[in-house]
Amino acid sequence: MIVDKSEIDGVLTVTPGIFEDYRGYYVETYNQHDYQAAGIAVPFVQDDISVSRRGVLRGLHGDAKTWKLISCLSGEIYLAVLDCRDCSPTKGAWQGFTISDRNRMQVLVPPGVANGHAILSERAIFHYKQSEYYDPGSQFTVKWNDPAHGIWWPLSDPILSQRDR
Ligand SMILES: Cc1cn([C@H]2C[C@H](O)[C@@H](COP(=O)(O)OP(=O)(O)O[C@H]3O[C@H](C)C(=O)[C@H](O)[C@H]3O)O2)c(=O)[nH]c1=O
Repeated sequence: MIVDKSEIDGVLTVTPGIFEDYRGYYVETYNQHDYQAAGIAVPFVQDDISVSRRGVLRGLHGDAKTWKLISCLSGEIYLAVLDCRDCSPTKGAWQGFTISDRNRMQVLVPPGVANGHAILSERAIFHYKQSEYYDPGSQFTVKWNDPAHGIWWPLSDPILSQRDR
């Protein structure tokens, strides 16, 4: 398991071990002991998936309390994170990651950092563990193409929910 810092304070990338053999491969996608030993001691309480087709963009969404450990179970996803924390040394900064069922990269997103993702494959399964139970009223939304943030996306005319539009 390889844990790296990113350009955004507190956002980490985690690459679990991939055990390949002639049948395919095996991955431990989460292990409380090992993740705590790597400094990720977040008490996750809920797992979610969303399944989307090519061209869909979900987000950017965030809240002040929830940690998320994001991964791509199937397909390929472009994930953008934006630091919305007033007291962060990287306030206003964003970073993009390509996560897929090949690189198995996971991204740990702290509270106050918004995340959004765009689907690069025909279909993709976005998965995340979260540290708080779902509370839609506590979420904030950032418009994906707000010029104030200048986030780069690999698409220009995404399929969006009413909320994200
Ligand atoms: C987040 C969530 C949603 N839902 C239900 C509520 C809605 O009827 C339906 C779709 O929810 P929403 O339109 O908010 O889903 P996304 O637009 O994909 O947003 C979610 O995925 C982005 C990328 C995020 O990271 C946010 O945490 C989350 O808001 O799922 C639940 O039942 N539980 C949940 O935890």
